[in-house]
Amino acid sequence: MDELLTVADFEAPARAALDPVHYDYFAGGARDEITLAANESAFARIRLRPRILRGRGTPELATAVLGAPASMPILVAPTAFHRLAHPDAERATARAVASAGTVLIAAMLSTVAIEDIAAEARKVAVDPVLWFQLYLQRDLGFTEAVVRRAESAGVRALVVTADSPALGHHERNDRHGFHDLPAGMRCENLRELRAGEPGHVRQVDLSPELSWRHVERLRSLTDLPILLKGVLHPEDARIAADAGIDGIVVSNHGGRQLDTAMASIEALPDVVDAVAGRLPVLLDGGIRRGTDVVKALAYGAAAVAVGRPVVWGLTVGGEAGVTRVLEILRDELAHTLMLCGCGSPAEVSRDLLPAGPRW
Ligand SMILES: Cc1cc2nc3c(=O)[nH]c(=O)nc-3n(C[C@H](O)[C@H](O)[C@H](O)COP(=O)(O)O)c2cc1C
Ligand SMILES: CCCCC(=O)C(=O)O
Repeated sequence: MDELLTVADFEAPARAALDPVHYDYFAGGARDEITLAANESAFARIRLRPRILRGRGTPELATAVLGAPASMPILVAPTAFHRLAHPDAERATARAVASAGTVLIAAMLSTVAIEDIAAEARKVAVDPVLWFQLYLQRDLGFTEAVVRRAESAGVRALVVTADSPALGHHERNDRHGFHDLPAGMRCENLRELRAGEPGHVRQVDLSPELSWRHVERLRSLTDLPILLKGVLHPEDARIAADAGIDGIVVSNHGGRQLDTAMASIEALPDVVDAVAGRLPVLLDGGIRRGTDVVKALAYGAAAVAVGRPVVWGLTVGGEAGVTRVLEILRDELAHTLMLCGCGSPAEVSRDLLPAGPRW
């Protein structure tokens, strides 16, 4: 892996290692993949306006997100089905992220149960921070059962994916006829446990009827902080703040839901302005470089999350691969902060972005 110097370098060897059907599942986006491409290209269009001679020394990266300590403002976004990438699956991801001292947002559709993910994280860190991504199920009783499992596993926040009233349409999957996990792999969190006995594994049930009412129901079910993932519109951000939501993830699901939706970095500034500091705003989508992280922080994100880079790291090197990807991003972030004259993420502000038309 030593020859892989950048996060982008991990994609080609991951592609070579994966079944092409599974590579396309991980890499792909919705429809014409316009949003998928825009997530990265929008970052490239933004120019930084660094400060000089501020004598800040080596930057300190540690931060806190929703009260949780993180060694850097780079979290791991929820991505499904890690066993397609590597036999160690989410166990390897959990160890790497916990060792890196940052937050893993574990996907509801993981191929390892949340209890086992938490146990792995605790093998390498004293107090690892795990959040749990939730697709609200039409069956509220089952949704509650999943939430209780996550709570008992020690999860510290729920991240409700709100951009998926239906599955995204990925023509790459259709062309391959890829619609199910291979035999032997299951979404372990969708297993119906009765008295600890392994039972039937449900299908995920995305519902076009989902509304703020369902989020309110969830709010009344649990004391865990709730973040909403998939916010692009500032009005939705305002409603979330009014509804007592604890955090927002500006995201277009990595370009996998509504194609031609705006790039997530394009959506960020208006969302940040709309919530006016009432709750933390995170961002995912297209983060591949330390400079991308700084641009998101400059527009007011409290932290960012990375999706595909972690999957490529896992594919190429299991736990060590994810560790290396996070290390590269950490080093690039520290270097970027230094070159911008910032001693910490907290010193990053919109002042680093030139005034004038944004896009
Ligand atoms: C293969 C894959 C699976 C994903 N699975 C989920 C999921 O189960 N739940 C969810 O909320 N988001 C899911 N996402 C979206 C990510 O959480 C995140 O929004 C996106 O990957 C960020 O973009 P990036 O891949 O450019 O970093 C998935 C993304 C990918 C690439
Ligand atoms: C039913 C698969 C949903 C997982 C997901 O969110 C994604 O692949 O983007």
